[in-house]
Amino acid sequence: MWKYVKRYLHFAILAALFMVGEVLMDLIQPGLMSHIVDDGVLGLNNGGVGNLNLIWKLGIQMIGLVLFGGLCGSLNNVFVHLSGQNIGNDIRKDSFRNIMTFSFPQLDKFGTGSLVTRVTNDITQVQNFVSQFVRGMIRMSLLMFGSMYCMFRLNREFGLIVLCAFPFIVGCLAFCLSRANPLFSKLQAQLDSINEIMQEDVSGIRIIKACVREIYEKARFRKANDELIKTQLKVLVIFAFMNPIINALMYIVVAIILLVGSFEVSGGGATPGTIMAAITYTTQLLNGILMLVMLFQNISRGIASWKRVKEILHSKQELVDGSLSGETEQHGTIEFRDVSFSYPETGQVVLDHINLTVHQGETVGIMGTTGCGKTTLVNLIPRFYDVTGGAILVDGVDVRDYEQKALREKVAIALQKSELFSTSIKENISWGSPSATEEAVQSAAHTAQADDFISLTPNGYDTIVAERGVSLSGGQKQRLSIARAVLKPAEILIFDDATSALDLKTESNLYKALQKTKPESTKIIIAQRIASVRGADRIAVLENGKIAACGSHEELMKSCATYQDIYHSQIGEEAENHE
Ligand SMILES: Nc1ncnc2c1ncn2[C@@H]1O[C@H](COP(=O)(O)OP(=O)(O)OP(=O)(O)O)[C@@H](O)[C@H]1O
Repeated sequence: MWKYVKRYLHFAILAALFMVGEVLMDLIQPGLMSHIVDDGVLGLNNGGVGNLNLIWKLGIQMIGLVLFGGLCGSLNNVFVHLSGQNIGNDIRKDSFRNIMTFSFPQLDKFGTGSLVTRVTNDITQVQNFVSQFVRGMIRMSLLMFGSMYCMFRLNREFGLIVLCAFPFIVGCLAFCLSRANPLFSKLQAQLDSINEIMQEDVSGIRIIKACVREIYEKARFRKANDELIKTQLKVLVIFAFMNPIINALMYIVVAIILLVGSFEVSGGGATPGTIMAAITYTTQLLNGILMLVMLFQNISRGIASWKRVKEILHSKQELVDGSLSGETEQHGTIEFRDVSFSYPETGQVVLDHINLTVHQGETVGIMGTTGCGKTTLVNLIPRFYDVTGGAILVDGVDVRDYEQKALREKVAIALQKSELFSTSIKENISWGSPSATEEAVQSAAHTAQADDFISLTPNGYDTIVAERGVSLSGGQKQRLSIARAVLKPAEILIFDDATSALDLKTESNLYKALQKTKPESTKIIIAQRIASVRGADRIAVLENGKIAACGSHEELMKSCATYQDIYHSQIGEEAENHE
């Protein structure tokens, strides 16, 4: 935290100085008031004759002090916010930057909802914590200790009375905070859950409606929300009980001062003005304590949030960059050398000693039952995950020896679930190649069989795609994603079930166009449909984490029972007879 605070320490120091000014004005006021009452109104030092001139003089002084105190307070606020907001802003930017370097296992571990809560709500809590600390803590401490000092100067007995009340007040505070503190971490975790549900439900609203799951989802959200409110109420109840207790203590102290003061006035040891000033100081002091309670609430919550933000900031980049950033001798070869993989959370072996070499310019299809590890296999090429056994070599070099940027520049991926951004069609296509010319974008769209539908949209390539591409059909979205991958000048092109929403004719035209425009690229095509991979040079059939067979369509039809089964289930006896 200090790293961030020290960048804006000058604002914090200025804030503190103005705060000193504001508090000094607050502390001088009761003394002046006492002077006005004793000498101006009662004339205690003038045989009981009041002094109107003195009242005017001191009154004007008091107004001046109030105005000066107000100015100091306003400037203090400005600098408090300058420090708090800037610190929050820097933490948010650093958190986001760090999240961008996270490996997929790290992203899986945090979860999207939690990352969103941490970067938004948690950092706002930290920001409040800094502002409250700079403004509140300094103000309250100065006011409390200043009032105490002034009380002792005014009247030693009054000072001692207030001092005696202190241990009770501090004890009450400590008890309540020890109860409330664990609840703050719980509150933030519950906010994570709410964000998680919100995200899932808003992005999956169509499915929810289609499956008529609204009632279930409403109940799920209500439960998460109720739990949050329950915790929040517990915190509020703790503080709700604490406030009257501290208030009661405050009035007991005031009553004792009045009692002792009345004896002292009759014995000549104190004046009515002194008692008035003592009560004002006591009220200031105890009000300070009450505000401190509220402050502690925010500060405790800020500390709990800071711990969660720190987990993001201190998470080390798990994928260590290699040193290779330059050219390689080969262009587009991939070798899976005895590759094994299991996901860290489950430990289940998804890929088991895979050996496969894909040559430059070759098209390799990957087939297999759903969940057999096809996506996992290709995710290892650009190092979305690291192998847990063996090695993957791209152009003869272990992927771990590349700088990630250099490696990922070699690979273009189109996914089944197309990720589109709320910007123009043109920018969506050129997302991975921002410097691409208009012609190149159009040519990529042409290859992806997307130009026909793009020309029918209201503004052609400048048409804005709605959030997550909801304004487009599944097949249109897939074609834009494919155009994006095609446009990227990458040596390896991966289609992860990226044509599943296309009709067979469009798909076939796409592959023909692709072969024509990018004959030199190595292509890996994951598909469920035999028709999608039939034209590939080789097809690898994945089964139980292993490659069960690998060969051309014709070879597999002769030698691989699994492939034959898939073929028969898709093409059917009848189609086969037509051939
Ligand atoms: N992030 C993850 N964490 C843990 N397990 C995962 C993760 N992603 C996938 N898996 C598991 O790994 C296995 C392989 O998943 P993968 O997505 O690679 O299969 P797939 O063959 O591509 O499936 P599909 O054809 O349905 O897309 C599955 O059992 C899946 O549950």
